[in-house]
Amino acid sequence: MSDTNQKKDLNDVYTYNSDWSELFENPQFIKEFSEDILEPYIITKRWYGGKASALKYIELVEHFRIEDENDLFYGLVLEVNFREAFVQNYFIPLALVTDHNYAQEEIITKIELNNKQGFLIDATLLESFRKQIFEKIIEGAKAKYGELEFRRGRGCKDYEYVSSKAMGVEQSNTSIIFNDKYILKIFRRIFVDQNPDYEINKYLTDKGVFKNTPKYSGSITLRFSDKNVITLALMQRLVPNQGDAWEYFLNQLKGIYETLNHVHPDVMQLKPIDMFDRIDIKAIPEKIREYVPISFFEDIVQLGLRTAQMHVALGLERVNMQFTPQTYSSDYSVWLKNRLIYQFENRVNLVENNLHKLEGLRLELAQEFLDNKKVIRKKLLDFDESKLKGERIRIHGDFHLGQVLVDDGDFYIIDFEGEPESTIRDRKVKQSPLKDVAGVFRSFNYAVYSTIFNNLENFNYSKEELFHFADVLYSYMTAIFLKKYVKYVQSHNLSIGYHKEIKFMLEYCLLEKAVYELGYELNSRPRWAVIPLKGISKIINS
Ligand SMILES: Nc1ncnc2c1ncn2[C@@H]1O[C@H](COP(=O)(O)OP(=O)(O)O)[C@@H](O)[C@H]1O
Ligand SMILES: O=P(O)(O)O[C@H]1O[C@H](CO)[C@@H](O[C@H]2O[C@H](CO)[C@@H](O)[C@H](O)[C@H]2O)[C@H](O)[C@H]1O
Repeated sequence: MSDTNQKKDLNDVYTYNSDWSELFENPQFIKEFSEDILEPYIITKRWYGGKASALKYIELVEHFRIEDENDLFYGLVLEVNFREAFVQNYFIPLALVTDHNYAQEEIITKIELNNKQGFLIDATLLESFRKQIFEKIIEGAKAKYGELEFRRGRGCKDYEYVSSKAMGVEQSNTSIIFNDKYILKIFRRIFVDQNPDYEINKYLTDKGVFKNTPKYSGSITLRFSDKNVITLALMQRLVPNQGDAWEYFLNQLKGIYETLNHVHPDVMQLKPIDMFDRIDIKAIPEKIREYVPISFFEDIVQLGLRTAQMHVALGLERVNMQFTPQTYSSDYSVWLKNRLIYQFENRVNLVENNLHKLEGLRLELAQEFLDNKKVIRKKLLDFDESKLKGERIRIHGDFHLGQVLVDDGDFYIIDFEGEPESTIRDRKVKQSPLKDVAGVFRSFNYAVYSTIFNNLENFNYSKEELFHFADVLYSYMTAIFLKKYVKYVQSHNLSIGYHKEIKFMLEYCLLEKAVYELGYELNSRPRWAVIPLKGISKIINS
């Protein structure tokens, strides 16, 4: 090969004596692509999850052709190696275009192949790519193209490509809408295994008992061998929606705080109810109903019902071992404690490293967190499986209000990928369904507190008064949710234990979740770290 490229910047052209069809046979290209071209490109991408770590090098571990009679694209599996001695895998579908209009800001690099100039871009930007993959998905129950498998799912009712467009929302992956009816999520961070989002979406569709989740409509899988697969994409029905439950509840909460501001009662007179008590909507005291519309609580009851129905469906299986419920065991306890202690030490380290950047309430709470290291560690280690009678099942795993779509006053649950920080194996371990309940409770807590932090200067109350009101409201939200949730699961044969066990589990999972969130926030939006810090403080002082 006579290619002699020096290291270039983004405006330069990489030249090769190869055609597009044999470009990946060219060692010079592979070397420059991995060493020089990919890094500046991927680190700017929203889906790149390694921003908080130091990238060492990128290796192109797999490339495969995605082609039909008209077009050839490549699928690339990258391995990103970090200085901290871990790796992450990413998927990029790659296209070559000659027309500059296709490239615009999304260009990976300029390239010259056998004297013809062009641009390498992400193939999802091209309609020809989107059409090709959709047509392969809808082709039949299972269509094989080399190591690629395209599957048509039960929710797919179409036999023809009509249209496609980018989803165009902030997300960790890349989603495409087809025929205004289906949404195909192309996974960016990939794992050598089936993606839990695919497994759970397909399971729930096959069972057919939980209707408030989109129907599985297809998938794309890369097969290395009989045992090794990577889920590259998941297609499901598009749920008509007016946005997610996070925005929905924030809007309502803003209204509630504004009413409070207007009427100006003495909020310190309002009393929270005991954490994990359950109350019926009819039992909400008049004093609370003066500021909080009943419809707000009705929405929470409905969310409690949908969450319970999701768990009952996930716990129904008696044959497929991926889903059959399990009891608690000493192996599970060892796994849980190891994972949580490791995560906790990581948070301690993160807080210590960031202490000098904090001030005011943030610093106070961070200091309190460090001072209470021993207490928190003890609480995390205080997990005794022999006292637990409930079942462990496959759960959502990263359940928060942003994972719930709102349509016409009802809720639809999406995105079963699990916690982004966990390994793929950990995400598939069966856990207490109450971990999801704790996830949504933490989200309620985020919502009541972020409404205060986002509007502090507009409220005629002191911070202490607002925090007190937030705690009161939060206690009612959780109690109303819990009443519906527990009643439903218990009457549908999902065992979550009795009162003492439920209380222990919720408290344990709330602590676990808040510790997880502390790391998420310090890594991605440090200003928000105050919310999980406050949550942890409440739990250890309760
Ligand atoms: N089935 C669906 N129907 C309608 N909108 C959806 C559906 N799935 C995802 N979305 C939209 O796409 C956004 C991102 O989806 P999500 O599965 O959370 O992706 P990611 O894992 O990449 O963050 C959601 O917040 C929602 O707005
Ligand atoms: O992007 P994902 O949906 O996989 O989840 C991650 O990001 C979430 C934030 O977008 C984060 O959620 C945290 O913030 C929410 C408010 O923005 C709040 O409702 C959640 O309770 C809180 O955990 C989530 O933890 C993280 O995994």
